[in-house]
Amino acid sequence: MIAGDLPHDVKSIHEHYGEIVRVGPDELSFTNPAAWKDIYTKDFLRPYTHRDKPPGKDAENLISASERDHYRFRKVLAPAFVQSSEQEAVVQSHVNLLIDKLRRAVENDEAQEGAVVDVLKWFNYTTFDIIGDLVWGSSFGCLEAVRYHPWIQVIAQFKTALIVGATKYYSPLDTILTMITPKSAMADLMQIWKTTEEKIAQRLELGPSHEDMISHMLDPKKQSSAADFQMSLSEVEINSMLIVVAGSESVTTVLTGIINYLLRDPSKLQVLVREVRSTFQSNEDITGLSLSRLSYLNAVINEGLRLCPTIPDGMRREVPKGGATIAGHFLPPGTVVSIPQWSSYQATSNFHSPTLFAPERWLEGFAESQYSKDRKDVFQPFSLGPHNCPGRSLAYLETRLILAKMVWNFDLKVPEDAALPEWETQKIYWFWDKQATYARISHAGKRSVASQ
Ligand code: HEM
Repeated sequence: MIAGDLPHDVKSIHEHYGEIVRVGPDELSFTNPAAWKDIYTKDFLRPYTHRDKPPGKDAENLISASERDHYRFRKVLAPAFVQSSEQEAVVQSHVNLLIDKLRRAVENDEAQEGAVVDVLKWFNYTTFDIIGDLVWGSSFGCLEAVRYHPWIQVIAQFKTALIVGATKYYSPLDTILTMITPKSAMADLMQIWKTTEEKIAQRLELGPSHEDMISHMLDPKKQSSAADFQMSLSEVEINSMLIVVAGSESVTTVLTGIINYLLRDPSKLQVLVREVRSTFQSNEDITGLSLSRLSYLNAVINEGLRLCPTIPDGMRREVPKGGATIAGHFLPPGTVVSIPQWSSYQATSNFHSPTLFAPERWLEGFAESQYSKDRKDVFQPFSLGPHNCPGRSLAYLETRLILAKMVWNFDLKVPEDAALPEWETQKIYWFWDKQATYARISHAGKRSVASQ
């Protein structure tokens, strides 16, 4: 994991040895679709070594919590993740700001050939601003300032530890890493906690009536059931931060990956452009509901989630007392099991031409095509069961709006003097180590022709 190769190595092992492989003394990895229900919808817990708390914070978070606390947190948070028109309005405002800023970049280009932009950076600005606004009621202001907020720069260094503590996989290494972490980095992190506490204190002054995710965590009346489902202030702090990190990185990953694949295959980009531009007369017509009906757009997003899974490695769980049967095999208690999404979605046993970017495989009309034997039940990008992703609807809303508005407003192509990163060979340190992804964007041309 430290070299960024572990999920790639596990993929190679699966390619050689099949759907069930041993990846550690007591650890098995599965790419068989049946394993999803057997592992993730049952009472399997995260192994103790994968329940992490970031340095300097003792309150439990969604990842570190016992099942009891986890259940309480999810109960409190559930209403915060219900889609609403207010939530869409917040998302729309930031996506429109992204489009405005990019339009200005195009207009400022003296050569009139369009602007060359790093989409990774712009998507990061947008997703952080959106999630900051939705969780804490105030955006990070990255789009406005056209630069990262210092909070995000420091968090980027610690995001891995925050989400899952992957280095715990090798316990001695974890200790060494803590020892060699520069003092300045720890000081930066402590500063981040301080800024977070201040942000929350400012937010508290607004009171629970201000509609954001924190309002649901603070005000029992907003919670889905009994008032005894509550969170302490320190739990609110750490969990809101975890949601900010989980909800930004993931959406940026899938969007950057999709643009990469579309730029590599302009014929697919053209199909998407035609669908979006022929459906909408203006940027303002583009809404979450209308986009949920666009078949090619949604096929592109599914294919992006398949080829660029935001958690490519296995989400490890432990077989409970008494043992359990997984994909038809009985395993003793204590065995660590997982489905690595990167290996599963690249397996020829699951998908026809798995490395190919083929949105068509998700279209209904293609049921009789070469993709008809794809085992689509292995595709669970948001996981299943009690620890599944609570941000799924929001993730689809953001991804659809950003992608659709990008292709409605701009023509995109690979700049003459820049090469696209090869998505599939990028390092994976729990998350993809995404490289800058440059696109030349210019004002959308020939909307009427595109819509014919
Ligand atoms: C394309 C976007 C996204 C994908 C593919 C994705 C995927 C996932 C997956 C697979 C998990 C399960 C992790 C595990 O079991 O270890 C997860 C958990 C989680 N996700 Fe997402 N996610 C996305 C977007 C979001 C967004 C937008 C938010 C918040 C607004 C979010 C918040 C969370 C949280 C808080 C958890 C931890 C849940 C728990 O442990 O109970 N995610 N996500």
